[in-house]
Amino acid sequence: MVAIMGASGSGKTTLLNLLAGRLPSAPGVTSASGSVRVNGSPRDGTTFKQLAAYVVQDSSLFAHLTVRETLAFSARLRLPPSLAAADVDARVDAVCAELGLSPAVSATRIGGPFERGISGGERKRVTIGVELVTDPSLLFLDEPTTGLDAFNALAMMGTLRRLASSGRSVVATIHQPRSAIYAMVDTLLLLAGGRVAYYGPAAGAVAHFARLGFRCPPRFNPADFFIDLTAVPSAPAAAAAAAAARIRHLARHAHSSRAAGAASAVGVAPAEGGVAAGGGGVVRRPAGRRDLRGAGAHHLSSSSSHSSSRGGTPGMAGEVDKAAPVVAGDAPPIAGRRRPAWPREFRILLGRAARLMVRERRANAIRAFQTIVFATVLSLIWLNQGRDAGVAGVSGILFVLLINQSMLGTFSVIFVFPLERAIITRERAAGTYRVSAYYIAKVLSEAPRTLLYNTVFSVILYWCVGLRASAAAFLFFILALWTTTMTAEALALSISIAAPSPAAAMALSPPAVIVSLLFGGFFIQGARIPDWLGWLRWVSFVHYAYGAIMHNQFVDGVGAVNGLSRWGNVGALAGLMVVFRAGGYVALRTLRAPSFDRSV
Ligand SMILES: Nc1ncnc2c1ncn2[C@@H]1O[C@H](COP(=O)(O)OP(=O)(O)OP(=O)(O)O)[C@@H](O)[C@H]1O
Repeated sequence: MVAIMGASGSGKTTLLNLLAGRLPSAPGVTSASGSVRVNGSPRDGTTFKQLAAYVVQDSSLFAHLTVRETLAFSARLRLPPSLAAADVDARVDAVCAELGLSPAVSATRIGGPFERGISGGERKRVTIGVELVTDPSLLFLDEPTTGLDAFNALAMMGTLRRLASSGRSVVATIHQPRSAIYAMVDTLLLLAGGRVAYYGPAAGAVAHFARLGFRCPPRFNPADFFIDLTAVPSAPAAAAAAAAARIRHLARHAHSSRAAGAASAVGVAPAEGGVAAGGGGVVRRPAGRRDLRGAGAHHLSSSSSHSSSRGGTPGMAGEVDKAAPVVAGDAPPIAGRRRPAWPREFRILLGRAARLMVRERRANAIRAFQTIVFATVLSLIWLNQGRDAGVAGVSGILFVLLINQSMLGTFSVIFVFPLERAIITRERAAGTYRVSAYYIAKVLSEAPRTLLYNTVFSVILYWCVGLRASAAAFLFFILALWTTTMTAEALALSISIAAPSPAAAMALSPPAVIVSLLFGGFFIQGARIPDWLGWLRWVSFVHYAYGAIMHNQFVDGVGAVNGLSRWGNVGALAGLMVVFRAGGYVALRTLRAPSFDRSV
């Protein structure tokens, strides 16, 4: 168990990301150089992905799935498809047991800001569990204890300690560990201003710094002492300069502990002061450990540097380490771990999306309420007007219906998708599935629900208002409203994906819909639109929707919106929906693709 510690801004997360292959690429802003070796060989992306897991700090999970379901979906998506369902279940049970998630907790929904669920500590465990289902032998964690109270932080570290003792290598950045936590750590990697200030057995660090002239006061938490030692105050200037000089001094003498780092990694009892001889860096897993993949060995070593032109902390030299093994563990490249085929991935994701949709009781109830109340109120306002109001009156009614459906479709996406976006970002970074399988599953799973709402809406409204009395016209009306709502959803989803933030998506979506409404054919008649804006009519989905339901109502072509038939209009509307969907997919593939610095 390796703890990466250091004051805020010392480069802990950067080093962890670099080792894990998850350093966000920012060309021109940051650059990394050097090499990361696994078992002495250059890191191979594919093998490394199967070997190592990365647990992100923020635990975004689906609120409506239970703990067990969350782990099971992750397992089914990531484990070889050849594995029997019972084995997948066994794997999930094993992960729950390893993480101390009791059966009662496993059966509880995760919960979120609006639903009660599991505790913060349990959430963190589930986030680890999601990665642990593949049985990685190398686990990277970014601040696993942050946000937990002292008791839960200790319990979390106890869990990580157990994972390490069972033969996994655990590398975690840790903020402010209490002394009981510090005592659990095997190897300390202390960073100061982007440099290594100490790398060796945690137990030898106090003696090492004492030899350099920095004594940890008796009965003082060594972890606190190290942070104080390596922190650079921003003011006053004299203190900052003194700290920078101290860090240079520590970094110059840090190498003496490196051999000991290797020694601790191979399980040699660390020598006092961290000057033990050692090299190599291979730890055998204790015999008998359940392993899906058989036997083998690896270790990871790093020699890399990272520099930042964003300023960073004073004194950062970019020198991190030279060829000292950082972690050791026993993990074979996973023989035969193939990802599920596309159809299987799609089925699993469709199942997940459908389950989530049914579980969103509150959102479903609100939408059902909205649908029924709107349909009833509008029916009362326009009772029988379909028969009496004439073309002008009825066209107004039809257009208001389209405004209603477009707005509902838009808002049902822009308030909900941001929560999901964080989850899929995490899942994609871990290579959990193909984006196309996710996207198509999501889109298809939503269609029946939208159809249901539109049917209920139409059943109430169509006959009360007295629109054209024909079963075929009624069914076409439902089809047109359904396609309209789905197209609005498609537009809003593409915007939500392409927008840099949820706030931006919320700002951009209503104008996009309003422009579609303005050019929908009711407010501005075709002839009055200036030529240079005329094309907007053809990308306005409302234009086709309006054309479709007007044609459906007035068979004789009265009030025709464009030259297309009702089926032509619905077809064009569906075409536009496909274009919006494709746009969302492309944005997801390009703008939202996780991109990591692969230069080391
Ligand atoms: N070796 C390095 N050389 C130059 N710049 C670095 C180096 N390591 C990190 N940095 C830069 O220093 C800044 C802080 O790094 P990072 O976020 O990794 O620190 P941290 O210790 O994780 O901080 P915190 O504890 O506050 O999360 C970043 O801008 C990063 O790009």
